[in-house]
This record gives sequence, structure tokens and C-alpha cells, in this order.
Amino acid sequence: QLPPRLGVETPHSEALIQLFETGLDKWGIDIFKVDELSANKPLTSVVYAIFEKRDFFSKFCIHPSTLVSYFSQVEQHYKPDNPYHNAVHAADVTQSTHVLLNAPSIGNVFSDLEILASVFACAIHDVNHPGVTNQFLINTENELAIMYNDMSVLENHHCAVAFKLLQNPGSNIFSQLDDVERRQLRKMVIDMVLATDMSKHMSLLADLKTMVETKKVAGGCLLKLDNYSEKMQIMQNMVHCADLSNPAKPLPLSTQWVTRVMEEFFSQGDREKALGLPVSPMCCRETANVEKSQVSFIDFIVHPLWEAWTELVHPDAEDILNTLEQNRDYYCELSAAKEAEAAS
Ligand SMILES: O[C@@H](CN1CCOCC1)Cn1nccc1-c1ccc(OC(F)F)c(OC2CCCC2)c1
Ligand SMILES: [Zn+2]
Repeated sequence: QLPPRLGVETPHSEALIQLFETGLDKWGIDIFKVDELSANKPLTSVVYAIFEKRDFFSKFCIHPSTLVSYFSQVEQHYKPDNPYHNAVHAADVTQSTHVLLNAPSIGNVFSDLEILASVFACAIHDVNHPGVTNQFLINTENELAIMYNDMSVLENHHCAVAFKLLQNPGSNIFSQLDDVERRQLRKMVIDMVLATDMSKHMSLLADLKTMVETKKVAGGCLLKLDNYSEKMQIMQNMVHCADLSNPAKPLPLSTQWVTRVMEEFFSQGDREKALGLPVSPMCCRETANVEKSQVSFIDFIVHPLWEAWTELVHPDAEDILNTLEQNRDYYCELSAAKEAEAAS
């Protein structure tokens, strides 16, 4: 028999259905409201809603109860005590990518399997995140760093946990794919999740800029890119853009993410101090300048990435870039005001 609507038991199912009706395809849905209305199952409900909207249940012969069984386990493996790297972030990145995939200029570029892989990769991309950085795991010789030889430690772990959960009985949502499709999907997911490692950011962005310069466009649509590598570059950058989309969301959402990420960074700083380790940049709650850090994060990392993406899908992401620039100015003014106050 069918699981509850949207795959989650909640007293607010009607309101949640309403919210998805109006907001699922919109940049700026209140994902924190989704968290509340889904009784803290934002990931399962967002994935269920996207699979329904994209008709994935029938396209890939996935039984709704299998989807609920698998993503409930994935959701449980996101640590709810993490202020930032929790299931709400996963739901946010997944829904953001769902919106990016709807850009007209991307329309016919990706196959259903590639779209399935992208949505799945987002949903699991930070699963079981410990709330500390790769550098912290390496510096403390954490078992995960030993396991993955200090290479993309978190990202390898997220992938491995996600695929291990698929093997649980009644949870393999890909059981009806043929072997070729399943192998292709697994490779695409691994390539996308490993590309969310911030140490890959500069090379990913360089490739995106090269592609934009040589962009093959006909009639405003990106041409069907035949080779895997070019297509994967776009998918990796799309997921990376969604992962770094907090500053490009409406300000009330963006400020909540800043508070959350700083809380997570500060608790890492507290742990580093307690361990006698040097405190990582922006992790010291006594000295960090939150607003200034956001301005440089946007100027040096987020804006260059979104500028390149906006050019690639021109003009579909103009509003997103504008929001990013407005938010940047907000943090800049806040930072200046803080400085002026400190000087007075
Ligand atoms: O840590 C970031 C990459 N580092 C690379 C080295 O330079 C500083 C930035 C990306 N990252 N990785 C995991 C979470 C986040 C991350 C996600 C949303 C962030 O801000 C906001 F949008 F919520 C965010 O802000 C930090 C704190 C102040 C500036 C950067 C960080
Ligand atoms: Zn993430």
C-alpha cells in the first residue's frame, strides 16, 4: 500500500502540500518552513515531492514505499545536532538543484537518468557529516582520514554511506534499473559528490569558464553535449552552485544559514582550542568577523562561480545573481556599520 502523502507522517500535511504546490519549483522556498511542516523530515518530503513532480516513480519503476524506506534512513544519517550540515541543508541543495535543472537553456541537455543522478547526489551529498572540516579530521588523525588517506575524506564518506544504505532490504530504489544504467548512475553520483570538496573549487570553476567561452549554443539552448566529461562538468558545477547557494537566496534565508554555519565553525574552533590545535580561520568565536568573512566568501568564491553559471545559462539565472549582489552589499554595509561603531 502507499505511504502517506509526500512520504512523511505529519500533522501539517495539507500545509506542506500547499507549500510544495506553490514553492517546489521556486528559488527561495522557505526550506525551514518545510522542515517544520514535515515534522523534521525535510529531505524525505522534498525528495518525494521532486520524484512525484518529475514522474520518477514510473520512469524508474520505484515503489514509493522503497523511496520512503531509503530516504528515511538517509535522513536519519544526517546529524540533527549539526547547526548547518544537517538534513535541512541536504533538502535545500536538492530543491535548489531541482530549480536549476528547470532552466530553459538546460532543458534538453540532460537525460532522465542524469537528472535522477543529480537529484540523488544532492540528497546524499553530505550524509553523516560530522560537523567538522576535512582539515580537522586530518589534523586529529580521525579514523575517516585514515580510511581515505586524507583525500576528500568527508566526500568519500558521504558517498560510501549512501550506497551502503541502498543495500538494506526494501531500500534499493535503483533495483529496477538495468546493470548498465545502475553503473552509469553510480559513477555520475560519485563524480558529483566528490566535486563538492571545496579544494576542487578553483579547477571546477576554471573548467566552467572555459566551457562558457566555447559554449556551443543554438537557439538559446545548450547543445546536447555528447561527451561524458563536458556533461559531467556542468552537473558538477550545478551541484556545487546549489551547495554554495546560501548567499544567493532571499536575505531572510541567507542570514539563517550564516548563523548556522558560524555556529558549526565556532564549535569546531572550541574543539580545536580544547585540543591545543591552532584554531581554523573563521572558527574563533572571539575574533571572527562574520560580516567581513561573508563579503570575502562572496567576492572570492561564490560570486565568481555564480557569474560563470549565469553566463552559461543566460538569461535564466539573472535574478539569482542580482540577489547575490544585493546580499553582498547588505553584509558590506553591516560590516562597515560595525566597524564605525567599534571606532566610536
Ligand atoms: O567554508 C567555505 C569554504 N571556505 C574555503 C576557505 O575559505 C573560506 C571559505 C564553504 N563551506 N564549506 C562548508 C560549508 C561552507 C559554507 C557554507 C555557507 C557559508 O556562508 C553562508 F552562505 F551561509 C559559509 O560561510 C563561511 C563562513 C564565513 C565565510 C565562509 C561556508
Ligand atoms: Zn553541502
